[in-house]
Amino acid sequence: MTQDELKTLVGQAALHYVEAGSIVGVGTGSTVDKFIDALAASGIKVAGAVSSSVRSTERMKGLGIPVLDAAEVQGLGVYIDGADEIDHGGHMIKGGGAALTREKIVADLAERFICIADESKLVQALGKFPLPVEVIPMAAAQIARRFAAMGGVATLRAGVVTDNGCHILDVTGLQITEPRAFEANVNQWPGVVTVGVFARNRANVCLLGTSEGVKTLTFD
Ligand SMILES: O=C(CO)[C@H](O)[C@H](O)COP(=O)(O)O
Repeated sequence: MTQDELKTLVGQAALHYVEAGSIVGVGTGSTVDKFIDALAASGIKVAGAVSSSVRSTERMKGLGIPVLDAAEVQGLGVYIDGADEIDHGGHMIKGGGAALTREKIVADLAERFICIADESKLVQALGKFPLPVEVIPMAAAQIARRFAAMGGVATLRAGVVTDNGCHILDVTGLQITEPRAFEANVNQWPGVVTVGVFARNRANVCLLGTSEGVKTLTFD
């Protein structure tokens, strides 16, 4: 199976977690696009979706799925999103699509994070995928120096301005073996908007697309 077919498979499998009449949290990316398409085609009528990006909002509206503002909801049952990497504890690197801040906000509203990913995303330790960090532009150079002190190399993602008007640094050379402590540490640096390690908001379930079908990993 191609990577695209695996993404379609897990996008469809995620429908199992969507209840008719509920409000669902929706992430961003090519795998989530497959989920949105599957939801629209499924006939499951949700009360609405809270979206993590302009990209997903436009796709859902185009397919007739009502999109609600995050401020309108008290909480969500599930948040469905992809990942750039996920480890065996459900910790993830996210932000390849530059939507990490809104993704973390919507994930935080949800009782359960359902990660949908193809098997190439499963890793022993986070850090092979360049870690996205959303930063206030004036702090970018200082934050890059802080990563250098940890052995990382931070590169400004050229030409990218996030949905929040900020910049993205992509950091290579890190091995993140203590995701929760790492996330808490980087989050407190002045000028960091969001670090792309999702540890506090880790996945509860991962639907992993493999050549043998969808494997369900649970982390509760
Ligand atoms: O974090 C993300 C966007 O900010 C995506 O979930 C992540 O980049 C995975 O994307 P894809 O499904 O296209 O591989």
